[in-house]
Amino acid sequence: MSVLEVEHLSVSFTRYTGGLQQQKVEVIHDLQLRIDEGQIVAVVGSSGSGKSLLAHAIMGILPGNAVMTGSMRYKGEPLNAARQAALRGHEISLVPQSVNYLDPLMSVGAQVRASVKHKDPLTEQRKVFERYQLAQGVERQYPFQLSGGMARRVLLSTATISGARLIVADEPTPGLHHEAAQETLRQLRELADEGCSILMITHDIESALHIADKVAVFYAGTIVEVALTADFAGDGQRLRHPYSQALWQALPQNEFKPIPGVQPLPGELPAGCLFAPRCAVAAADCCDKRPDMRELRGGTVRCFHAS
Ligand SMILES: Nc1ncnc2c1ncn2[C@@H]1O[C@H](COP(=O)(O)OP(=O)(O)OP(=O)(O)O)[C@@H](O)[C@H]1O
Ligand code: NI
Repeated sequence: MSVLEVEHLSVSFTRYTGGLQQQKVEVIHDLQLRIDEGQIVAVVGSSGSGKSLLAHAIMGILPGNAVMTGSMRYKGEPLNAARQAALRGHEISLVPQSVNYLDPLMSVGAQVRASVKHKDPLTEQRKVFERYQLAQGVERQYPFQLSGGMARRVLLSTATISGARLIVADEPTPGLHHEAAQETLRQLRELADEGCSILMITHDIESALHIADKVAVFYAGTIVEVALTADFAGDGQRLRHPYSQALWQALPQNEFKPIPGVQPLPGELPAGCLFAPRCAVAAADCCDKRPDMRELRGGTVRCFHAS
């Protein structure tokens, strides 16, 4: 069953360019995504491509000056602002990218306990702190007293304890040492195996492949491919989009081959396919029109020539 469906999502900001001049800049374009029950979908892609904005759009916490179009459905029903507010922090939980999301004036134990709805808050908080190896005294501490890794485990505790059915984890592992990061990923997989759906944003493709069911590849504000985890293998021939293949080949453990050029900035996008200027196999039509998302070999791709 599909838990989250995102259809034709676009997000823009209004930029003031001196005086009364305004410019509308679109940062997410016509994005499609679907997550099924108990599935982990990893979202990978370069910095500034719009991954966190996607997370914030799903949670309903985009900044006030953002304009969103398109639609989202959660468990088959429209996910509008009112429903997002009702489900946020309980059924749908965010592990934010920045530890600055913690309230600096509240002990971390109290913050985590605030997410417990039906059970005993203190018992649940202590259980989850034990699970994430946070010593008992930590519950009385304030965010500024914690290391980055500890703060991150507090954020994870909040999402885990909330009983969420959908967790949006925005870079859950940076700042954790290798073992703690692996343990966190294992715990996310465990939650998914218990039926929770997880959207995991990450820079670490290699780790994501250990736990994800599908991988969504983000480029310049849209998802260009949704691949099966098994497609990331060998020289990447099973991947559908030239950018996914280039990203895979750029990894140190593969060919370590850099991708020429840079990702276009929002507001300066090419008219055709967003990847065309850097694509080794782009043809004339790629520069004129933007390809739609289409199904291919059990995944989806936004490329005219993928086969
Ligand atoms: N409040 C805002 N106003 C205007 N533009 C914004 C705003 N927030 C984000 N953007 C722009 O949206 C784009 C996407 O940002 P986002 O934070 O989603 O990227 P990201 O993929 O999460 O990057 P990273 O991997 O570094 O976390 C960036 O170009 C950024 O400049
Ligand atoms: Ni981000």
